[in-house]
Amino acid sequence: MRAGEPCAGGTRPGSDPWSRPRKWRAVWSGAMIRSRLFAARSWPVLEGVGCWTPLARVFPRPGRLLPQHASPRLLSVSCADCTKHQEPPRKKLLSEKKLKRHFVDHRRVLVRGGRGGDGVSCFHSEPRKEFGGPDGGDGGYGGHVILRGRFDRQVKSLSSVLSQYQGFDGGAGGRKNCFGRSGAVLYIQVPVGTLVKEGNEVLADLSHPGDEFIAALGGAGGKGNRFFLANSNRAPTTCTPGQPGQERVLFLELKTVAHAGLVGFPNAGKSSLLRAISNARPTVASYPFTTLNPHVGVVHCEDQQQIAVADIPGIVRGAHRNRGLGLAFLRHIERCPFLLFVLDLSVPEPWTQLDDLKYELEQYREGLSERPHAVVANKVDLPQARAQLPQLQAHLGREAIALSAATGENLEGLLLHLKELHDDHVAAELERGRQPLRW
Ligand SMILES: Nc1nc2c(ncn2[C@@H]2O[C@H](COP(=O)(O)OP(=O)(O)OP(=O)(O)O)[C@@H](O)[C@H]2O)c(=O)[nH]1
Ligand SMILES: [Mg+2]
Repeated sequence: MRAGEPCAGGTRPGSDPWSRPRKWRAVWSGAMIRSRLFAARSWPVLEGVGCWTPLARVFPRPGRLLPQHASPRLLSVSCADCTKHQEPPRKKLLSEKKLKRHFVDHRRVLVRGGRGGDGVSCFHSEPRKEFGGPDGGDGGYGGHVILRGRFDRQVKSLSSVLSQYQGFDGGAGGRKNCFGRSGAVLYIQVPVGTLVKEGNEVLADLSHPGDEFIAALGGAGGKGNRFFLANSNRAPTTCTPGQPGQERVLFLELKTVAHAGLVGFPNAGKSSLLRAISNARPTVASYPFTTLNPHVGVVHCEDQQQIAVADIPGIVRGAHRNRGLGLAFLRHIERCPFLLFVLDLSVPEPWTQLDDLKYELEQYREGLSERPHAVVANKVDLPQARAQLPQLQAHLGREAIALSAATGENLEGLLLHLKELHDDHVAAELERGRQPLRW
């Protein structure tokens, strides 16, 4: 039986706890009380929503009694067994469709560190000790707010990042010189590749999983009156309040991290190509600008290497003047160490596409078009496209990888080139003493 499933029939035959010896009853009822908490409270939630709800929410707080109307007959032994072996509830994975529906690649966030706890003013009190002296403790530190880069299929965009975060406050100091509890750190999960800016200044680049940046510091705790004890003042009553946490407005900008970026005009077949070589499922359609968000697919090589390929929305002539989708998506290419220019061979003079694409990349950032790259001539299955291939090769003066994403013709040629580019990238990074991007 799976955890959380109702146990058919309540109790098992022969396992009625009330028929057991007296010495077992106490232990038995303890286990069952737990099972009752689980069974009686969580089932309606599970049935209604159809997915797991964290048990912490449905359990009453420790120390709280069960409702009086709870009948012991409802307690089932088999439920006690299954609660023992239950797995922790897992979050339901979002589908690719849902993930891309709310793709957000920039966010403005107001972050505030937690406030420090207040210091306390009080005096030691004990029988027969008249002048115990000040014993008010200091307040605890406010909690920091920290951005943490997370590499996860489910954290692909900044859509889950809220517009404001407030850190946890520190606790106030106590009697007997007790210091207040420090506020817990509040972590904000952001996808790997997030750039943190304040104004125009780049503060951090969370480009590796686990990278952290302190977005807002928690405030210092206030001082209790014990702190102000001095020879000149043996009974200070002064105490100070906790400091407010740091407050900042940050701009988060996501740059998709992948090894290779597919760059091409709308309808060139970039998404079809990504579908053909990886498990990614970007939408393919015969109208321009089908793809509106970057998609990353992973190509598995024979030697256990994985090459991430990003499908970037189509670029048009004049994109740097904000035509088409503008240059907003070119930032996603910046993180790709090598590029695949995808040309549509079926349109007249396909060689002009490469010059236009390189020009647009240069306009966005100097040197971007000089990155290691390969040229892919797509739709070679169409007769008019195949006829243009020799002309394209002559114009480019270099080998273009002629293939068809639709029929799968010569995909192996592309994969070989991809592997070569990847190996060169790994060698170059290691030479520079840097760790190559791992997927
Ligand atoms: N005949 C043929 N058609 C193809 C090939 N590859 C893609 N197509 C068609 O070209 C059209 C556009 O394909 P997409 O993969 O959506 O093109 P895209 O470059 O991702 O387009 P945008 O997302 O708008 O930038 C679709 O109708 C595909 O069926 C191919 O190799 N041969
Ligand atoms: Mg597309």
